[in-house]
Amino acid sequence: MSTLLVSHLNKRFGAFEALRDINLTLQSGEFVALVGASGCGKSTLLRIVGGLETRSNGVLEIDGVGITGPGHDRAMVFQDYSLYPWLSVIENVRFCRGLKAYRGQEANEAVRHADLLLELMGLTRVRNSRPDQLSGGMRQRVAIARALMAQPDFLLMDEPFGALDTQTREVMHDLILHVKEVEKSGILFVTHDVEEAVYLADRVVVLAPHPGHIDSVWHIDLPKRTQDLKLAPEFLHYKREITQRIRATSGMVSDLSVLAALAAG
Ligand SMILES: Nc1ncnc2c1ncn2[C@@H]1O[C@H](COP(=O)(O)OP(=O)(O)OP(=O)(O)O)[C@@H](O)[C@H]1O
Repeated sequence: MSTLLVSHLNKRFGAFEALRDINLTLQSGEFVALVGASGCGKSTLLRIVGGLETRSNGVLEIDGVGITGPGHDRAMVFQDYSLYPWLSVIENVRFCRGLKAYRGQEANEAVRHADLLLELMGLTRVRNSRPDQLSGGMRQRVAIARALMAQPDFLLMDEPFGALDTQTREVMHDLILHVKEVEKSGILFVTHDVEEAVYLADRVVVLAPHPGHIDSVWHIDLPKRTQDLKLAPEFLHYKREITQRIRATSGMVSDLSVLAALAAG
């Protein structure tokens, strides 16, 4: 069991204050979704946790050890699948760990792990295909399998299903919940889609902008996820309340409320 700790974290880009006093913990096997208005700092926070961006100050550590850059304990998955187009599916997955550096038993285990991940992600049938021969959903499954190859404690996902159609997204949602059960990674997941956040997460963190800070944290107490759950009153309650928080913190009013205000004089 690993614990990721973010404590009193701040981020400035020159004079611009992007994140202020962020406090967050994430444990193995937990799913936390980050939502919030555009520009509130979701991706910046994820990139800092991933070690791709520096923090200005504050604590960022895993099991008491400070994070100073990328590491095998964290893996990132982005919206654009970032696969190697000239490699097959299985080669893309194996490439993650620089398989050539492995010797003997260790290499055998890595090969076996790659095969298991293909099976877990439903990719066995296309193991020798190249990325351009696959659908978007399949490519994203390859990207996730590759991220899992490093056996990370934490999976950091930035709008990973943003480019997929609704039906494929639903399949990916159930798949990622299954992956969470099997691999026991902690997942930090950035999304614009509140329904997606409520469906997947144990906790939803709403970030607000100017500067980016945590507005509210929602513990999602829902039974086992099935697509039908999205119609249940308690699911819709979370969705409505969180959406309202995002609207309230974004500083934007919808066209309808502007029209209503104009009509009222
Ligand atoms: N490298 C950078 N240099 C300067 N400003 C940056 C940099 N990266 C991000 N920002 C600014 O920090 C703020 C947060 O950006 P970020 O991309 O993290 O927001 P976000 O919540 O992920 O947005 P979106 O939902 O639109 O993707 C924005 O105002 C952005 O312009």
